[in-house]
This record gives sequence, C-alpha cells and structure tokens, in this order.
Amino acid sequence: MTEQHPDFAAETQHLANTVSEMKQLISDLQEDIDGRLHLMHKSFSHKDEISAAVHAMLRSNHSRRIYDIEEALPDPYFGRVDFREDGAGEFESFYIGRCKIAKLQIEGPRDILVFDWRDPVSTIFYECYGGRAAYEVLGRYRYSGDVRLKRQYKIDNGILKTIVDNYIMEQVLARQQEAFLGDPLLSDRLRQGATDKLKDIVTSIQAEQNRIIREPLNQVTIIQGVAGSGKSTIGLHRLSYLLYNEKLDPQKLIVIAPNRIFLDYISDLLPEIDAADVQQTVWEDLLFTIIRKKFNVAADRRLDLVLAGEDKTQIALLENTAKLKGSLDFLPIIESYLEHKIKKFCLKLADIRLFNEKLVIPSKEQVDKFLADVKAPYNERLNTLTRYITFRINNYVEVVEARERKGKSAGEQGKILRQEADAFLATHFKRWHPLDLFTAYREVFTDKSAFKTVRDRNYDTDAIRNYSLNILNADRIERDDLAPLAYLALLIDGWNHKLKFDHIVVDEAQDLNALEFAVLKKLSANGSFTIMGDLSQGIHSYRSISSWNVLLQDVFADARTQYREILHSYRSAKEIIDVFNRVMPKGHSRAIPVYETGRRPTAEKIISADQGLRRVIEMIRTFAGRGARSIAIITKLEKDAAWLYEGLLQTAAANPLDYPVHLISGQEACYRGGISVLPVSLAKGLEFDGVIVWNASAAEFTTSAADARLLYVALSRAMHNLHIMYQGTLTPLLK
Ligand SMILES: Nc1ncnc2c1ncn2[C@@H]1O[C@H](COP(=O)(O)OP(=O)(O)OP(=O)(O)O)[C@@H](O)[C@H]1O
Repeated sequence: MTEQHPDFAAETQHLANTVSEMKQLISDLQEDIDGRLHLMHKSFSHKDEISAAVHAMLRSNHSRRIYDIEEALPDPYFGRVDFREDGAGEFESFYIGRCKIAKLQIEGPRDILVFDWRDPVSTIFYECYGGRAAYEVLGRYRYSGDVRLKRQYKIDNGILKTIVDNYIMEQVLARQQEAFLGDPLLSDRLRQGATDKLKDIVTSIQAEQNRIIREPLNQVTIIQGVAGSGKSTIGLHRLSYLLYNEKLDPQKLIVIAPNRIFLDYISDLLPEIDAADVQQTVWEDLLFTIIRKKFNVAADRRLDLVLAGEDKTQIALLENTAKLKGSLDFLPIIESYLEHKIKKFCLKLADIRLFNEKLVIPSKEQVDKFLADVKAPYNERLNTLTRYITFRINNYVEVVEARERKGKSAGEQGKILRQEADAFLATHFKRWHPLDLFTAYREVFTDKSAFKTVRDRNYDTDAIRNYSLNILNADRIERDDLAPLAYLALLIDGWNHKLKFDHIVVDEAQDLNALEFAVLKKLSANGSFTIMGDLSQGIHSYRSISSWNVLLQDVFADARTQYREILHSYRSAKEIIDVFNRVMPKGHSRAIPVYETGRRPTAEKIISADQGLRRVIEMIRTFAGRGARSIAIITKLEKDAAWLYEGLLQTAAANPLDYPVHLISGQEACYRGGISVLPVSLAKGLEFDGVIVWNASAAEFTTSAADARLLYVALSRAMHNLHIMYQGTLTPLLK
C-alpha cells in the first residue's frame, strides 16, 4: 500500500514524466499565445477581423488551460484504471484527475495525459464490477470491456505518497451489498474530522453516486437517500458534470436550498468543482424574485406549535390550511377566482359610442379582444385592450385630421373630435384598475365560491379562509402562501421571463409541497431537475410531500422521470448509524454504514438543568479532546436552543471553553463552525464531528412519527461522536 507497493518506482516515474510533460505543455501553450499575438495584429492590419477574433479566442483558451495545468501540477491525478474495450487487443491505462490534461495536438488517447473526472471514460474508474465496466458517450454510444486494475493515488505537492489497488474489493462489494465498502482511502477520509464547509468528493465518488451524477440532462431525477448518503454533495457534483459535458450557461443552473446557513455551508464546494457561477437561493428569495415584489413573511412558529402538541384544534386548522395551500387542489381555486374577476370585468364593458356614433366599439368586440390571448396575464390583457381602444379612437381622429390637412374636408372638425377623444381617453380607463397581487390574493379568500372547486375534498374551507384572512389583513403572509401567490402572480402579471432554468437542483426536497414543485416546474426550460431528499427527514410533514409518488404521478406525470435510492451512509460511523437506524420511521429503508470508529455513542440521564449544562460542557471538552472541531448541541425546539445557549454561556463563564459558542437561530447568513447550539429544524443538511442531543426524554420524543423523524435528523448529524442526554426516562424510540 505504501513504498512497498511493487509498482511504486514505476508510478513515481510515471508521475515525474507526467509533471514534466505538463510543464512542457505550459511552455508550448505560452509560446502559442505569444505567436498568436503577432498573428492577431497581422490579421487586424489586413482587416481580417474573423481571423483576429479566432487568435484572440485561442489565446484566452490557452491562458485558461495554463491556469488549470498549473493548478493541477501538485496533484495531477488521483486514479488510474486499466481497461480493454471488448474486441480490442490491449489494456490501456487511463489516469483520472480533477481536470483534463491533453497535449496541444491530440492524435490518439495517449495524447490525453489525464482525463477529467467528468469525462465519460472516467465512469470505468468509478463503476467497475467484477472486472467489467462500461461507459456511454452522448447517451448513445456504449463501450464495455474488461478492467484489470483500479488504482488510487495520494499525491502531495508533486510527490507520490500512497498507492491503493482496490478493484478486487469492488468485486466484493458487488456480491455483498451489506459489506463495508472496503475502500481504505474512503474510510480514511471519512474518519477525518468535519471541515466547516461541505467538500468535494471527486476522488472517492462511489458507483451508486456516479450513476446519479451522470443521469441525462432532460429528465426529472428524483433521489431518495438516507441521511448522510451524499445527496447534497452529489447534486452539486452533478451540476459540475452537466456544465462540463452539456456546455450549459452556469447562470441558467440553480440550486434551491433549505436555508441561508446551508447555502453558506455549500458555498466552498461549488468553486472547487468549477461550478462557482451557478445560482444558489432559498425558496423564499426565489419566489420574491419571480413575482418581483417582497412581502412580510410571518415567522413560522408552527413546527414548534405542532411539536408541542398542546392546542389540538389550532394544530388541526394549521395542518388543514397547509395541506390545502400545498396541494394541487389550490390551483383551481386561484383559477376560479380569476375567472370570476374576468367575467365581472367583461360584464362591465359597454359599447363605446363616440363622435355622434360615427365610431362604435361594441362591447362584444372589446370582450373578444380581452379574451383573445388566453395565456396572457390579466393585467397584460387589460393593457392590450386599453391600447386597442386608444388606437381605434386616435386613429379615427387622425384620419379626419389628415383629410383636413390635405384640404379634402374643411373646418375645425378634427379639433372638435380631438377634444372629445382626449376627454374620453382621460376618464374612461380610470375605472379599469389593474389587479394588485396582494389585494387579489386576499380576495381569493373572500371569494367563497372559488372554494367550491374543493367542496368534495374534506377541507374546512371556512376555517381556512378565516385563518388566512386574519394573517393577510395584518399585511403578512406565511411561507405556505408563497407558492399560491407566485401562481396568482403568473396569472395576473406574468413572471420575469428571464427566469427560465436549464437545470434545477432541489435539496431537502422532502420539505417542499406539490404546489411548490408545480411552481418550480414552470421555471424550468426543459423539465430538467435533480430532486434530492429523504422522506425519513420530513420534519415539516404537516406541510410537505409524504411520498415521492406525488411528484412522479402528479406534478411530473407528463415528464420523463428517473427515481433512484441510496442506502449507504457516508457521514456517520457505523456505531452512530446503528443508533439512528433504530428511530428510522417504519417502512423506510435502513442506512448501510461504510466505516466504523470503534467508539459507541453514549446516553446519560440528567437530574437537573444545571447539571445538564455542566455535563454538556464536559462532553464538549471530551469531544474536543478526541479531535472534534465542530460540535453541535441539538434541541427539539427553537426556544429550547435559545435557553440552552444562554445557560451554556453562564455556566461556561467561570471556566471558559476553548472555542466560541454560536446560537443558530435561522437569521444568520453564514455557518461559522465551532460549537453550535441549534434546534433540529436548523440542523438539517449540516454535519458535525460530535453531536450532543439535549434531552431525548420520553416526554420530548414520543413514539409519534413526527418525533421519530426529528430524532432521526438530530442523531444523523453526527459523524464520529454522539452523546444523548435525557431527563426522566429515555425516549422509547431509543430503548
Ligand atoms: N463518496 C464519498 N466520498 C467521501 N465522502 C463522501 C462521499 N459521499 C458522501 N460523503 C460525505 O458524507 C457526508 C454527507 O454528505 P451529504 O451532506 O452530501 O449527505 P446528504 O445525503 O445530503 O445528508 P443529509 O440528508 O443527512 O443532510 C459529507 O461529509 C460528504 O462529504
């Protein structure tokens, strides 16, 4: 595995040759750049702008290549695979790295020194089973063959440190799914401590992940993956893959993340994998951009209320409201409201009779004009009709004026008509108010008849309408109102037409609802999505999807879809996975571990809040002593996190901790690492070297599905260290 590897000397030589060829390449490229400067000037002087532009473009491409090669010099590749295509005579070695390094003139595969991890051929490195592998080019051409060797390297500053041959272990994996992956470099990496931000995994992408990264562009790819299976990581690598292979504009790719801390958490990864310019946003910001307006979104205290479980009637109402506003059932309500509006407007249209009835615009003609473009938004139709009537009137007057100018008719008639026309135009449209989005949305709830569309669906529509009007009358909206508002905005004003995306990645997708996906679908230029989530982590289940079938069979029923599952969990050590598998909601697949630490999670009863606070501080020190750099203390509710944070600051005052403690309350825009105190709802997507669960008591975590999901999320944030505290008795979920 180290210097003793029989090929170590040969590989060291290969590395030296590669580095020297790379340096030669840099100098060839530099020479070409210099040469082209001269050619460029020459082309200009011959007024040959096209040639000049070609030279300029090549100069800039070369500069970019030099930059990439220089970046790759310390660590040009991380893998090699020896492959013989079926029917071909010899095995060929393909070296795989972070970027392609090819000679200036490519005449054959040997002129490619290193293949980019996103190149089609790299699939044989990531996916080879039992000595066989295959890869596809352009989704059409398939090449299969034998694999003799899969080798991984650790190269540091241009020096070969480690060689690991692991294709035999891949064969083991193929036969025995539950076995540890047996990839020593992967296990080494996973045992290392958490960094502050999510990292790239190009050196250790696993076969199941590779397949997802390389799914075709024009389809809806839905990934159900257990906690820590690499969904967020894969989604972002997929963007990098698509940018590289499909040559997309990064501005047309977007990642929708659950909250701003999470965006900050993934922010380092995108530049690392050449996807820095991809757009990233949270749901709320995206919606405000679509509708080009901002509203006051009321703080969402519902999760706390639902979890506290005290006011059952109120909870039922909230759940009912969220259910209706999150389902496709709400679309006909909005459409029905607008139909009423349109009908009412059309009924008001009367014949326009001007100039002694010489110009008549019948109401029917106006109605036809207004209804002509069924797809146009309401306010746009209003504008079209206004322009039409104005044109007809002005045109009539202008014809008369022109005749007068040409002497064909005499007198002041044109002037008189102009006065009548101006007076009419100045007042007539005053009653035609364009619809204001917020007012219209409020009116949806006052329009009782619009709700007839769901009368057979068991919603208490009167209660939902009253509840919503109370919020809207205070000039506020709730998160669940965003998608319906966006849909109404589409019907009233239309959306910003520039907002059409070539690919949309949705992370933590289990937290969105059907209506939110229906809105997203309208933002897609080509039905191209990667949707990643874990139904076991659906802690907002009262308002989000409960099954991927909602997407597969309803929202995206007319699209090409691909559903995939990942069961391996790469984040947490086996000992921790064994614990969170116990609270996995019934019927959901259990996570399969890929490495172990030999350190079992601990549970501890605390007898008072003060003693609990002291023990938290001791455990932080214990974890830090084991090398943990990021530690989270996770509570069930937001208010408990705030209380715990204050308590910790006071308790630690006498004997300060070595690291600063941060409270994560959902308002902050960046994730600072270190010690974080936070509620489960904000821990989603994040990971920590060590997790302390504050109070996993039977009273806090009942056997309800909602509590099980919450505990599952909390426990699965831990990579290597887990300590569970509880008051009274431990939750039966963990017994
Ligand atoms: N192939 C891999 N090689 C190395 N590390 C990996 C690999 N796959 C995933 N990981 C690591 O596993 C951890 C979990 O990944 P990630 O956060 O993307 O998972 P997730 O499925 O989105 O998790 P969750 O749903 O629980 O938030 C990260 O630290 C990531 O770097």
